[in-house]
Amino acid sequence: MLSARAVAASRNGLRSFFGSGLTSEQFMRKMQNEPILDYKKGSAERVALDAEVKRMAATVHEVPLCIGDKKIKNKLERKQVMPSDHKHVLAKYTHATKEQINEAIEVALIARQKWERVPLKKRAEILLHAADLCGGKYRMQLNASTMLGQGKNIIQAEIDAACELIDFFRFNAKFALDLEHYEPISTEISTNKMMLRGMEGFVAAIAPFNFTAIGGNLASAPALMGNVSLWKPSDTAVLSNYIIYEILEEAGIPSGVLSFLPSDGPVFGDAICASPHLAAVNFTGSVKTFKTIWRNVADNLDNYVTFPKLIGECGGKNFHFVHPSAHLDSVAAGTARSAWEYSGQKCSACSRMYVPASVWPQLKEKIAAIHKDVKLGDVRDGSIFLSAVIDGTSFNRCKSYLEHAKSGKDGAEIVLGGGCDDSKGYFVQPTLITVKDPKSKLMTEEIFGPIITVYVYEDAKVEEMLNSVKDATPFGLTGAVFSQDMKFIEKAREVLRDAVGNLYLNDKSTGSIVGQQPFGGARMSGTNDKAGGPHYGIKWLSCQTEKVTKTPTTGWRYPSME
Ligand SMILES: NC(=O)c1ccc[n+]([C@@H]2O[C@H](COP(=O)([O-])OP(=O)(O)OC[C@H]3O[C@@H](n4cnc5c(N)ncnc54)[C@H](O)[C@@H]3O)[C@@H](O)[C@H]2O)c1
Ligand SMILES: N[C@@H](CCC=O)C(=O)O
Repeated sequence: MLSARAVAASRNGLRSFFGSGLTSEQFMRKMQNEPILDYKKGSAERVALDAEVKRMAATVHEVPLCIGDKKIKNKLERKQVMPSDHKHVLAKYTHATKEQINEAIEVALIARQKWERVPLKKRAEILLHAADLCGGKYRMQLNASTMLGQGKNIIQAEIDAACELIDFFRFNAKFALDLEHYEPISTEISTNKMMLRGMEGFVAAIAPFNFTAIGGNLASAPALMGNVSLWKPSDTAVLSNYIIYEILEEAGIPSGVLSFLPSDGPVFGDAICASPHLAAVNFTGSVKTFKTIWRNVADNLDNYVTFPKLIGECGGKNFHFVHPSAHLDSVAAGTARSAWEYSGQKCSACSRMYVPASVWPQLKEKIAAIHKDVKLGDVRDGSIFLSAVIDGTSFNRCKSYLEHAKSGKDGAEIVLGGGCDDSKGYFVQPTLITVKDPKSKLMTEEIFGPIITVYVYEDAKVEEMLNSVKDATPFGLTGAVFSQDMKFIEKAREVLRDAVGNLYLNDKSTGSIVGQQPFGGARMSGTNDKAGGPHYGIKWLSCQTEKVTKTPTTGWRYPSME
């Protein structure tokens, strides 16, 4: 199954040195997630990561545009900075012009002719090889670039840039190969086949800043199924995404199958939507941007060769619902993690919480005790829990919500944190606010910062409260219910059936794992295609069914006519 090169790469990689993880061969036998390394002080992995962070921070990295065999580096006038030290330039890059995006489309369409005909097994081998490279010699580079560039602490970088990316590559390969097991029924008179054909045209893979692995998945999953992708990374994640692009190249993705195109969002969106060959958009980002893309496609609908598929995973206003019977220590720890880790910049981050009055004083104390110990700071400090938010726009957005809370509107009161400072990095304190109005914008709008708002309800109204949570926002991404009362859990399952794509029971609303909790939300949170699950690959196919008749059919009369 695995090429000799891939086996050699994993044997020579850091991973065997650390003694963690499986090779892809072992994975295909066992289907296990990539183990998360601990990075304890003094451990081999910590020493290696610290050295890589130092090395990466000492250079301004050059990120080119990649179109076919060309790596275009002529201007590089744009800068990716460190969120926790915004004067520190980490990488230089340029934006693709409309003409360059059109050139990438032409190159992709030529590459598609061969790539779509490469057997799935061979394409899967390339991803498995890439997984081994990510787990081995590139693990520290992926993590360091994600820490420095996107403001993740060590463990948040490891679970994203290393483990989730490796899992996406391996599980997607495995799930894709499983699809080949289906064979249509053949009979005495006909032999039937279904070919897992890629789509006619190209895929535009448009990535967010907050998960390195998502960028890699958006571009590579369609490619695995025989498609060609134009990969548009987020401006604030160009370096980590480019490292993945290079890994996929080294793993054997042929030239032209993937183009790497940092670009201005609307310029990229207009160029891909104007092409008659747009076969699909694989988007992850905000609702506003996805709606813009959808409208753009609709405006061009008469010009397409095929109906473009629109796959979008968007924002959320995720909740923790606390029942009076809840285990409060687990609510406190889960809420602090879900709301504040990675500065609340996971689409699944808990951003509103409903708590019964009887337990709020106790729960507040428990969360405050955690808050006291939580450290905010530069990503190069291994002891931090969270770092800066991604950029100035995000900082100002968080600041405006904090100001809203400080004004006391909606009965808002800041209970924990509430400060922010962008003099060195875009730092927003982990914050907890209470409101008297459950319809406050603090309870309904996605903030994407380390800010959680709590509404305290009367215990007697627990069911009424649960019913109101169901439709409290236009989103439908994640939500958690904490209750030791199993009858209430049963009720919550029923009430929240349409309200979330990922439901957590007695656990926090973040932390989905590929192959364990396939991820995605409906309503305004997206098209719910469940990345990390077995059905994701089907989205990228345009299957062809073939019927071969063994005996010539000459009759035309129905039996009923006799
Ligand atoms: N549901 C999920 O699985 C999931 C996962 C991660 C992030 N998200 C969501 O992503 C958002 C955060 O990411 P972000 O700030 O990078 O989102 P964003 O919408 O600002 O940007 C996403 C991407 O779209 C590009 N873009 C902007 N305008 C465009 C246009 N007109 N045409 C084409 N592309 C355009 C951006 O340059 C970027 O690459 C949050 O809302 C978060 O909830 C969702
Ligand atoms: N997989 C992630 C969500 C990705 C969105 O940002 C989680 O569940 O924490």
